[in-house]
Amino acid sequence: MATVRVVVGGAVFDQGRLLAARRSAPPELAGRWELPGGKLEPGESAEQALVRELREELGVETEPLERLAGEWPLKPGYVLQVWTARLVAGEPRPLQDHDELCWLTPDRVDDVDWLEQDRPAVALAARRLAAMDQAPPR
Ligand SMILES: Nc1nc2c([nH]c(=O)n2[C@H]2C[C@H](O)[C@@H](COP(=O)(O)OP(=O)(O)OP(=O)(O)O)O2)c(=O)[nH]1
Repeated sequence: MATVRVVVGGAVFDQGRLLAARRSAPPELAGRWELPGGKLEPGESAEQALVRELREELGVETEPLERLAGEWPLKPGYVLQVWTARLVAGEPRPLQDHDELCWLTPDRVDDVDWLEQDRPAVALAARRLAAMDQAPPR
């Protein structure tokens, strides 16, 4: 059986908002919004891959929190797994793969045109974020 490669997406939270990133490439995905992240490299854990990708793509330091239950098919041979993550340092900038970023409150997550394959994870992330906001850590 062919191996399936994992793409790790980050539901990055800060101040009660979720970060969305607009892809600049490839042409079939450009202009659509996604959860920033990328492919797991050999020998890396998903959390390590996520922290590396978010550093490379956005210039920020993040702390993975938890994996959202589920796995979503992407192009053939790839699946998306999503972790929530907390912004630890830096202000995200579209350094690689993206041309625009925006922060969305849970009630406004549908304001951007997400890639179809990201929508279930985005809905889960928004619910998670709304729940966190109602019970902030002491
Ligand atoms: N990062 C990310 N990729 C997604 C999402 N949804 C989705 O269909 N994809 C697709 C786009 C790409 O075909 C693939 C991930 O590739 P990528 O280009 O982000 O990964 P990478 O940074 O590791 O890229 P590279 O090493 O191939 O340059 O998954 C998503 O939410 N986040």
